[in-house]
Amino acid sequence: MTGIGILGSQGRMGLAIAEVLSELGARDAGGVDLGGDVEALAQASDVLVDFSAPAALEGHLNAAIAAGTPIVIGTTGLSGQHHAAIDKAAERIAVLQTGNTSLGIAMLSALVRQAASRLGEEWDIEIVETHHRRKVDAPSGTALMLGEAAAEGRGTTLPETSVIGRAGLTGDRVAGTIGFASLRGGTVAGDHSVLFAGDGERIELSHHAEDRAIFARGAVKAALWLAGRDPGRYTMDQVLGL
Ligand SMILES: NC(=O)C1=CN([C@@H]2O[C@H](COP(=O)(O)OP(=O)(O)OC[C@H]3O[C@@H](n4cnc5c(N)ncnc54)[C@H](OP(=O)(O)O)[C@@H]3O)[C@@H](O)[C@H]2O)C=CC1
Ligand SMILES: O=C(O)C1=N[C@H](C(=O)O)C[C@H](O)C1
Repeated sequence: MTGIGILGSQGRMGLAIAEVLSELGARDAGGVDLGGDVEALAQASDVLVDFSAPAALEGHLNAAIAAGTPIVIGTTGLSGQHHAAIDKAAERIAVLQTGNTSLGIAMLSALVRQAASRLGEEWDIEIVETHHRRKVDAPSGTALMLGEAAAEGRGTTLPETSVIGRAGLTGDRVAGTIGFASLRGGTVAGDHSVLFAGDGERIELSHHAEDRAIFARGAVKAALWLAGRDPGRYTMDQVLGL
């Protein structure tokens, strides 16, 4: 039976993943948080799942590489340097990084890519996300993923087009940009909406996470799929067969 080790095990996601593992009767290889023995967990696990914090990523990747253990990274708020480190790790071990492990968001990304490619730049794209009061990064990893899908659909990139938040005398909206707005409050598990605003009409594509169990189930699915794979950087689309 595949042993899954949880990095960030006492956090909201870590606890949700442990619950899914016990429901499935799957082997829980244990977990660690700040100050825990990551190397020992990596050695004891067939696959690691990391839902912790960007500051922990480098240590987690190093432990996974040293043990030759594949790793699913769900942590968000990652920088370009973090992504470069993930690419480098993927030369040695199997790595799957995603801002959202749910099936619904994988499907929404595909729909957003298609809509952006077919509608053209006269349709303005704005992405709105709402999360619980304890979320520490913005925009959410999912919002950025949806922005990347939209940018790809338009044949451009997110760094070239993103506008994160607006305030003051902003002037007219610049054509071709992709805007982001983040709302925080209460216990919202995660809402994402992509607005395509044209002349006289609007399309909204949305996803509402009712419970973080959907992320936990997706993370376990991804981990079971990733265990035993060759080195490389994999995606949720591959796990879900989309
Ligand atoms: N990809 C996806 O589908 C999803 C991704 N996420 C992302 O997962 C991450 C965790 O979310 P959530 O569980 O809600 O957050 P929590 O704050 O509830 O949990 C984070 C956990 O990581 C630990 N941690 C924090 N800093 C470090 C560190 N430097 N080294 C080791 N461990 C550390 C914390 O331990 P301690 O309490 O001891 O500090 C805690 O156990 C976030 O980035 C979030 O955006 C969340 C949901 C879905
Ligand atoms: O922190 C959260 O809670 C979530 N984080 C992820 C993100 O940043 O997109 C995924 C989900 O929306 C919940």
